[in-house]
Amino acid sequence: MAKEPVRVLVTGAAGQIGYALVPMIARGVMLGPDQPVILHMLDIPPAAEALNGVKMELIDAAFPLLKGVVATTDVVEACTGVNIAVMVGGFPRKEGMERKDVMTKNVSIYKSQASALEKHAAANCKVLVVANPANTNALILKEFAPSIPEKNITCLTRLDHNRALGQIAEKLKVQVSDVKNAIIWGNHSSTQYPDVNHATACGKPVRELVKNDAWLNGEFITTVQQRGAAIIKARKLSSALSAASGACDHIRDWVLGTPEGTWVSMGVYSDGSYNVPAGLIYSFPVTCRNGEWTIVQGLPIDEFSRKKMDATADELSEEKALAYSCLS
Ligand SMILES: NC(=O)C1=CN([C@@H]2O[C@H](COP(=O)(O)OP(=O)(O)OC[C@H]3O[C@@H](n4cnc5c(N)ncnc54)[C@H](O)[C@@H]3O)[C@@H](O)[C@H]2O)C=CC1
Ligand SMILES: O=C([O-])CC(=O)C(=O)O
Repeated sequence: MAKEPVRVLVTGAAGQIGYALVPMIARGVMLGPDQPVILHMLDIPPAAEALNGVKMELIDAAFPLLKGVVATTDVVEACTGVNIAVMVGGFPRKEGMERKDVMTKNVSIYKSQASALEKHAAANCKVLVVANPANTNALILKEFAPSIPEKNITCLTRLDHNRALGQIAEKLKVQVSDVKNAIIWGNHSSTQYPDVNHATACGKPVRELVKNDAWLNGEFITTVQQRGAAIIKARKLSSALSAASGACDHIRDWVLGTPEGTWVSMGVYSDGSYNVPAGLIYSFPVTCRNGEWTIVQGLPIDEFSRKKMDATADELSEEKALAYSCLS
């Protein structure tokens, strides 16, 4: 028997990432090839015409799984009944800007959209925040949607995770699908800590295969940390294709589960695991089963990692304080 359609909200749907993401969702990349979807697309009034153009293209693409499209500039209409919300809308970082520069603009957007989701989304709606500053936007959304369980509010660090896998695959000249269990700790920013101490390639420890700790502790980390800025420099636009793909990976694994023996990185509400301050949205290694994520516990953390995990936590605490100051 055919499944009931799942309603998926994409905010900022007329933007770069939105344009790459909505066809992936309509093709089943996010929720599977047998899961019908109804797309809810939100953007702001100046983008209404472009948003309608995206709707026209979705109709023209004749996706068999796409059972309906709501394209609107009304946040209540956009949020009503949605089971999954991918929050891409916001003010993007431009070349030369730090994420903090875009904080003030985004805090007020996430506060108001939190209220709309809380009142109008389906019970148990899962939320993924993509727009930067992603961790702190997710935290604001959590604060202003207190009836949405905190486990349901996450942010995207899967793109960074995939970037780390990609760099290791390139270095070792292996297939990216043979590289597993990298970790992105912390903020989706240049302080994030891409950690391969527990990662494997073709079943063997990455550190043993790479045999170059200087590269792994230096250039590898900075390349992953700076990849978003490098793409913006090259394209003059953000990494829409890979961000859309990462967003699909994030939701797919959350809903359908992570493969046995594999973990992924997700920005989730910290419970104090690994001595990360509780009350931040921080990227951890997680496994997913039955639509729930669980932080992987008990990984040994060396001194080098500890310092980097603390530095990115400190930045998130500062962002949290800055976000709250923008609210008052
Ligand atoms: N977490 C991650 O891995 C990544 C995050 N990003 C972030 O994703 C966001 C989107 O990036 P792009 O698509 O390249 O930007 P974009 O500027 O092309 O699209 C953003 C869209 O959001 C819309 N928008 C603005 N305010 C809105 C509101 N209040 N409600 C609904 N829509 C609104 C804009 O009209 C625009 O269509 C940016 O914040 C960017 O920094 C980008 C790449 C990776
Ligand atoms: O740096 C940016 O603003 C875009 C981004 O988040 C990324 O590509 O990781």
